[in-house]
Order: sequence, then C-alpha cells, then structure tokens
Amino acid sequence: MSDNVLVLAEHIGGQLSESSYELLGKAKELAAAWGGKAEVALFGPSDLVSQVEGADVVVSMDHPALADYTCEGYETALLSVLAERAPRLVLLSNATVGLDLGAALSVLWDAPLAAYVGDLRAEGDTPVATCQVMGGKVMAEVELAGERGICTVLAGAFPAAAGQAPAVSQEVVTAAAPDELEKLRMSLARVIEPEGGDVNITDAELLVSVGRGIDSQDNLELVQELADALGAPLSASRPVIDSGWLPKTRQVGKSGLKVKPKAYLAFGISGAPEHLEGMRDAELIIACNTDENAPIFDVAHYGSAEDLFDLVPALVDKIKE
Ligand SMILES: Cc1cc2nc3c(=O)[nH]c(=O)nc-3n(C[C@H](O)[C@H](O)[C@H](O)COP(=O)(O)OP(=O)(O)OC[C@H]3O[C@@H](n4cnc5c(N)ncnc54)[C@H](O)[C@@H]3O)c2cc1C
Repeated sequence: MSDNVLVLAEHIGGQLSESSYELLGKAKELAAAWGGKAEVALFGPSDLVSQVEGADVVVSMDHPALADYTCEGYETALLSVLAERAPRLVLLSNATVGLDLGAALSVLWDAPLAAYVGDLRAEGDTPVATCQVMGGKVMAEVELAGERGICTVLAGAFPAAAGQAPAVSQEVVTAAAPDELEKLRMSLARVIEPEGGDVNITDAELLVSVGRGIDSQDNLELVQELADALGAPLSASRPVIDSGWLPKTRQVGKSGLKVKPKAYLAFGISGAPEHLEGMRDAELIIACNTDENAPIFDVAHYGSAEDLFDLVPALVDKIKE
C-alpha cells in the first residue's frame, strides 16, 4: 500500500469533466496530509494528459476499447492500474461512471466503499467521509479503516480550482493495456442526445423550478404564470418529467441538466442529492417547501415553509402590482 490518492478522470467529447478537477483538488489535500501523491488514472486518448496539469502522477492507458466508457472496459483497466499503484484511497464521481464502477471495484479490489460522499477529511491515517443517506435527510460519518478504500463523491462537494492548479512537478506513466481489453463483451452502441427545439435551461439567468409538490399537471399553470411574470423558463425535478408534464429538456439534476443561473426558485422540491447535483451552484437559491426539514433548505439562501399554492399566487399578484 502507498499513501497516494488516485482519481479516475472522466471525459466526454475530449473534455475532462468538472468533477474530475473537484476530486483531484481533494486528492491533493489528502495526499499532502499523508505524505503521498495525487494520482490520476486517465483512460482513452493520451493527448488528454495536457488537461491534468494538477496531478503529481498521471497514469495514462490508451486503448481503442477505452475510447468510450463501458463498465467492463474501465473496470478491467482500473483493476490493473490499482494492482500496480496500490493507492490508499480511490476517488470516483458519484455519477453514472462512479456509481457504476464503485460497487464492482469494492468487491473485486476488496476495499470498503463510501458512496454519496459530501465531505472527506483525513483523521491521522484514516479517511473519514460524510455520506448522504435517505436522499440527504440523514448524514452518516464513515471511517474507511484498513489499507485501502473507495469513495464516490457528489458533484460540487469540493471546489475545482485546487485540482486545476498545476502540480510543482509531474510524472506521466504509460500503463500497459491488459490483454482482457481485447475480449470485452460490452461496447458503446450509440449516444442518444436529448431532443432539441425546446428552451435551453442551462443558459437561463433565472429559473422557476417545480417538483412533485405541484401534485398534478393542471396545477403547472400556476407556476407557469409566475415564470411568465418573471420572464423565466420553467424547469423541474425528475418526477415532473417522468410524469410527462414537461419535456425532458427541462429536467434539472443528475440525469437531467446542470444549471448555474443567477437565481433558482424551487417550489415543492425536496432536494434529493440527484436534484441538488444539478442546481447547487446557482448563485442564489430560494426554496418553498411545507416540510421545514426538507434537504433543499440545506442549500437554499432563503426559504419559505408556506404552501406553494398560497405563496405562488401571492408572488404573481405582487409582481403584477
Ligand atoms: C440515478 C438517479 C438519477 C436521478 N436523477 C434525477 C434528476 O436528474 N433530477 C431530479 O430532480 N431527480 C433525480 N432523481 C430522483 C431523485 O432521487 C428524487 O426522487 C427527486 O429529485 C424527487 O423529486 P421532488 O423533490 O420533486 O419530489 P419529492 O421528493 O417527492 O418532494 C416533493 C416535496 O414537495 C413538498 N411539498 C408537497 N406539497 C407542497 C406544497 N403544497 N407546497 C410546498 N411544498 C410542498 C414536500 O414536502 C416534498 O419535500 C434521480 C434518481 C436516481 C436514482
């Protein structure tokens, strides 16, 4: 075992994801505390190495089977890197790739896994993770005792800037691709882009967003009126989209879009981690939820526990005055 912390870099369309930098920043902090190095495993085209200036060590593996993410390909590649590097801790995103890989790695690499991690610190030699449980209503502090561990970390948990800052010196290691990559049973067939033609909520400076608290499609008219009065598009949490009340292009969150408006108004949204992932970077968050303990209030700058069916018409009246 080493004192190093290894991050799996994620990329799409030749661009490293923001979350990779967030993980790398935390990896540098923990590795410094343990006297180790911050390492990045980078699978796919080796020219992406130039985007990872912040790592002390980049382990690059370039193989046609790793051009696109598949669980089978990345699992094979990562296990071979872990056997070679033996880091103290592995950091993955708590998103599609990390959730997919984390549990499999935990079994195959024989290491404890902390998922939905919102905070992470070193206590002596031990990583201590704060994890969201039950959609963020309860937090659990977890010690990853032993020689190695894995964390899947929520998007936005740590700033990206530290991961983007160049390392004092950098070593680039070219890892040999394991033979198993020639025999994969899984490959990416195609990427299905969301339908276009609707408003782009990621461009909006102001968003009025609605959740299951709206109760029915007919009631959407109420929040649409507020959105129109403010000149803002209407966005929503996943249940509203899954019910077919608004198009998929309006969904905020993990399996929807990440938005960063100047102001985000949330009505009847509980604040599940998958929703927060898409909107917690908004400059100003104002939430209305009848449940005072709803997790949305943990990220909101202003909040109201009024019934949205009272508050929204009152706001519309005020704006029209
Ligand atoms: C892999 C995965 C991906 C996911 N991706 C997404 C995603 O992209 N986006 C997303 O949003 N979710 C996503 N989810 C779902 C997520 O876990 C939650 O289920 C969802 O966000 C809950 O939506 P909600 O807050 O609208 O509903 P609920 O959790 O049911 O909350 C409704 C809230 O409305 C409040 N309320 C009820 N009536 C009123 C009223 N009259 N006035 C005011 N408040 C009221 C309630 O107190 C409650 O807090 C994903 C889940 C998984 C597993």
